[in-house]
Amino acid sequence: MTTTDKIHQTLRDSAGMRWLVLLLLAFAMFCSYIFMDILSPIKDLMQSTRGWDSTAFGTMQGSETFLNVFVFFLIFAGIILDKMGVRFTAILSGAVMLVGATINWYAVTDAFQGSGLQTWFTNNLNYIPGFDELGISPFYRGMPASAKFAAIGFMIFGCGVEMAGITVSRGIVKWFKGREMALAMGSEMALARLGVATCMIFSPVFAKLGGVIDVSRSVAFGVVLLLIALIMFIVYFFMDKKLDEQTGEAEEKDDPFKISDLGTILSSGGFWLVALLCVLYYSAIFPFQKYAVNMLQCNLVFKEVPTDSFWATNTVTILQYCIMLVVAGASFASNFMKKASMKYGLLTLAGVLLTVFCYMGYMRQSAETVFAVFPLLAVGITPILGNYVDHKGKAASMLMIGSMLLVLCHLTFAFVLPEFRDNAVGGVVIAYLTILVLGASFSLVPASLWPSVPKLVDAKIIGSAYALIFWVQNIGLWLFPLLIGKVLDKTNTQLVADLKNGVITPEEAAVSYDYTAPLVMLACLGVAALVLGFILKVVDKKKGLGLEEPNIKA
Ligand SMILES: C[C@H](NC(=O)[C@@H](N)CCCCN)C(=O)O
Repeated sequence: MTTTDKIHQTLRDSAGMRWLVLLLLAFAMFCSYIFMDILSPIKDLMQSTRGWDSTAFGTMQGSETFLNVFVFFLIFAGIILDKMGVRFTAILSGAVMLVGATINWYAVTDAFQGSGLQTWFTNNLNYIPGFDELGISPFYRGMPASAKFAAIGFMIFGCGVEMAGITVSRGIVKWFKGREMALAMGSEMALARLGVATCMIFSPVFAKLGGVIDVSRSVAFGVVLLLIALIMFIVYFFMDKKLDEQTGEAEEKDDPFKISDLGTILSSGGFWLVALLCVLYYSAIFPFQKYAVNMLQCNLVFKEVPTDSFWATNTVTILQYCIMLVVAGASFASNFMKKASMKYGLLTLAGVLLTVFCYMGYMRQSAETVFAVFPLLAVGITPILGNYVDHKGKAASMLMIGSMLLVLCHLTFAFVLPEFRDNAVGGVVIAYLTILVLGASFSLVPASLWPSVPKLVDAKIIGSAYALIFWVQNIGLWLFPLLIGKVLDKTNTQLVADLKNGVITPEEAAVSYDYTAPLVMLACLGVAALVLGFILKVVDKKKGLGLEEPNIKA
């Protein structure tokens, strides 16, 4: 390398620095995805220790997207990102997530119980004029005070996490454009999925630590991780600043945001098809994720897990997690290997470890370790499918196949799994197979959907386009956790009455719901997504949008 080359080399020209930046951004998203679902695997404990019935749980979970949707925070986040740039918005989003998460944590602590704040929340925020009439309030009369306060924290966290999502995507484009961009995006998404698996496994471990149940310990674990996420964003800030000093450009000045950009995006038919498919598909996945562990608890018979010592309770869980990391590592490695034989060798190793993982989950017999396999498969194959879209295309077809698998899985959970309630082995096997297929669907759709957006809108307005899609998607992510909770309570009237009259204990009630109706509702979303996928394929062929074309043309 000559002296001139050295002078012109920027941080982003060094592969090591580029991937370090990706690691910082992806690890921050990993932490935020852990917090996002931290209460999901302990719905039963929220009911038995904090009195959150399914409606309270669903309303609290749905509140994550409330400000984004109804106060248009996501649109403002897009504007802030376009005006202030990636590094400022990254730190802002990290700080917002941390503030929201801390409020959420305080709401579920013992200190909140019996406090003046609890009394205030019990007597107030029962009714929000305007919102209640429309049936879209994040609170309702009789909602436990802890759930109301937790919902406020989760709303603030939701603003931060979605802002972080669009910021990280734009950051990846800034550092990887013209290089390994699809692989970087796939790897970031894969690490986020690993975050979901992590919280499914570790949230119950923290809540039950030492045999004493304390749900606030799980949330505290998430808060600590969000602090680490903020530190990651701060380190990123300095690297990004250095890059701008080296290149002499400031992307926010090169590409200023204009309100008319929003109009341009909204007038694109292809954009609307993708946005609607996105809201339908993700509404059947993320809200389901919040109830899946409880759905398995209600449909399968699990052996009692000893709770007398930490190691007796958690050795298998920890081993399972280690195997998961090896599977994820093998998948990442296979993407970097140039030789196909090495790639398939690593994938075979990952498959063998995955089988051991499933077997351990079966031996351990707990709903959260069974469901933990769901994000794991997405971790393994999302980058590989992203690579496939880059080189072979077929994104519209993959969207259709992913939606079809989604329908199949929800219908299996609704009608086949309950038939195996008294068959411990058969039930767990059906559950594993269905979860694995659902994981494959959750790889097919994201890996093909997000890289399709740049084909539909101009590169200049891609940040705003992602913000708008996230906004449309957030409407579904707000509505469906809430609807699932309401439908559960409405279709389990006997159980709700028995619980109210003290015929059954909250512990028994928490694992006795019939999930058929909410699962059929989610399957209907999948059918609608499939229809849209078909229309998108037809429109793509007619208008030549290029969705079936590879991103990289030889
Ligand atoms: C990349 C994509 N992310 C999203 O869709 C975000 N809006 C996260 C939504 C999570 C809400 N609980 C993805 O994860 O596939």
